Amino acid sequence: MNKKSVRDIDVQGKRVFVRVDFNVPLENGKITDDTRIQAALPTIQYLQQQGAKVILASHLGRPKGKVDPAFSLQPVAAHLSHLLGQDVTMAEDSVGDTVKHQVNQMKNGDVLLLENVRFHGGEEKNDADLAKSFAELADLYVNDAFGTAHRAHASTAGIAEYLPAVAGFLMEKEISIMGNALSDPERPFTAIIGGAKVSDKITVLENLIEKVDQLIIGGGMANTFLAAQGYQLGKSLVEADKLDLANTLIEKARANNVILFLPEDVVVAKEFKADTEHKIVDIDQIPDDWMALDIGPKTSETYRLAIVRSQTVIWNGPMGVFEMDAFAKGTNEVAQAVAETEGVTIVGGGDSVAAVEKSGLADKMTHISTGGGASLEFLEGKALPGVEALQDK
Ligand SMILES: Nc1ncnc2c1ncn2[C@@H]1O[C@H](COP(=O)(O)OP(=O)(O)O)[C@@H](O)[C@H]1O
Ligand SMILES: O=C(OP(=O)(O)O)[C@H](O)COP(=O)(O)O
Repeated sequence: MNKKSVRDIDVQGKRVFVRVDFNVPLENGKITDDTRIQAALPTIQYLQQQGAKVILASHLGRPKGKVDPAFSLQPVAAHLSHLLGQDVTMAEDSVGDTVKHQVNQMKNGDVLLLENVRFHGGEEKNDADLAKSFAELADLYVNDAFGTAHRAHASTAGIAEYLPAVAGFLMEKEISIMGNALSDPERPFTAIIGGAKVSDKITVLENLIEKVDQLIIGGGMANTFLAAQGYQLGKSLVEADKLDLANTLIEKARANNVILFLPEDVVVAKEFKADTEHKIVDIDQIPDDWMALDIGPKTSETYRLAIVRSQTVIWNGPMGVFEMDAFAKGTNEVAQAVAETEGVTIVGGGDSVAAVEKSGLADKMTHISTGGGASLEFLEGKALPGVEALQDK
């Protein structure tokens, strides 16, 4: 990477604003997978050892510019204190006089975690005033949030206009591994895309179709494709305004000789609940008031065969609502197939990584990436705004 890193600057005694991606999965206020927190430790600990005052900033979920206690980073502060073996102070906001006062009280080596930056509407708008307010807290800016590097937000891009800005170790490592694995991939090259962030990621597929040999679609993403093909999806998650785009992508895949895999069968449920009634049906048999929450066994088997014959696999987005055991089978079987694949295998994304960790197969993957959308945009060949904003070497 041709960007400066924390190694290239003197941080001793400085206040360093470090953007991390602590957007971890939570269930009833408990962190269910701490991969992203663990991944940020090398940068945090290095800065501490070098005598910096470490001010951590992150988003959690999508609170849409409003304060919502369900998206507080408080549980992360507690877990991080445990991992670092020292107190991490939790700020009540990410800007403002109280936070400034807290920063002024910091000693070298101290760690302060700011509250969710997305409690401010200006964060996602990359608002210059908010970016300046972040910058006022610090002397230097470090971006270590690879998982959010595809967002041009106030704390990932805007702030870099007001402070010397460099990359953290995780950012450097992710870019280097992704670059090596994906610049000239061994073929067949397969992308597996699922999850719930359909409108975000469906546009990524357009460029991916030009890169891959096989495109395997599951999870919420598959529903939109199936609906576009005329199937009745009942109460399933479907992005109705993306049906034309889905059909265009199906056409584009055909034109590029990309084998596109969509589910043949699905697990449908009466409600979005762990203990609800559920059954396996073919995709033309989804009852009106039921919803598709996982891929079915025929689909898993077809996907498995396609995956294991690949030489390079990139996977983002679970095949179903894996958080509930009744709808985790498709994701687990795909995880097993990726683990069995002999070539390069990369799994990225907060929930996808959580699913792979839960299945106990993480160490069978070539690389577990902290970024889902970010790794897909990197693979597309797009410049990542969170990296672009940093100082060149
Ligand atoms: N068929 C489906 N219907 C609704 N939600 C789904 C479905 N399949 C997967 N999901 C949900 O998608 C979420 C993960 O999506 P996403 O954020 O795109 O993945 P990642 O965090 O790995 O990038 C999970 O919480 C999962 O429950
Ligand atoms: O979880 C994330 O992305 P991912 O689900 O694609 O891995 C990042 O924290 C970015 O979050 P966002 O997609 O709400 O901007």
